[in-house]
Amino acid sequence: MTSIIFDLDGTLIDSAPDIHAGIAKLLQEEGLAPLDLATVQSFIGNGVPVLIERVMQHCFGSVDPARRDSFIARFMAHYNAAPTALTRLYPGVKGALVQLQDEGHAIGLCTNKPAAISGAILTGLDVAQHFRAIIGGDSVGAKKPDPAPLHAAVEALGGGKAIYVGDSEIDATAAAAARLPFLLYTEGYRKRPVAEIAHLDSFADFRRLPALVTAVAAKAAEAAPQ
Ligand SMILES: O=C(O)COP(=O)(O)O
Ligand SMILES: [Mg+2]
Repeated sequence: MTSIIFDLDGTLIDSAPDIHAGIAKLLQEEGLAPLDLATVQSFIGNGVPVLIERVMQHCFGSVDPARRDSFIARFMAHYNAAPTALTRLYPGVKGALVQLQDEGHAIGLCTNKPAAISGAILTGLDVAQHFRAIIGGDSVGAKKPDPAPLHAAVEALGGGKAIYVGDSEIDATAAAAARLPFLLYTEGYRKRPVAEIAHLDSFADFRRLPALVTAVAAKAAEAAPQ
């Protein structure tokens, strides 16, 4: 048994369209035109406060600390009202989760998104039943690339061997800091070429993931026989 810990945005789900829509509603309240989807997608990955700071920097050329918290709260209200209106699981995710669970692996989530809305999204997309632990950006007082959220996820899943699966530079850095093998999903929101992101292996199709997990687990068992 290995614990398989997943990132959320850009890994299990393509959430950028709903995040884009929430930002558009916020900007509309400010009398501003929406940003394009690619711009908003490039702002995702470090959690909601950083997302909003990037939007403010982009739109106003600076981050006004007096308005930041209100922007965060208003965006979250818009986003939380319809977090799965446009959001979809990437192809093959559901099948991979079912297979990994059937093979006896414990499955967890480690995202920089707030934990409560992350759980609601997993429920809305009918995959929450596969997850034994959810660690969000507000769960442990630190966000990825700090390794603390990954340590918390490993612990919540029983503290044994674990693998992290994510889509971004932030995930790769967090996994390295937590000393976890990292599998990179290449079709998410990474900013750099795959070759420039540290990873043990990569995949573009979730149907390949269970076999990759088996290979990584076998190698780990060889390296450290028990
Ligand atoms: O930036 C966010 O809020 C979440 O992003 P993540 O699920 O990729 O960690
Ligand atoms: Mg991600």
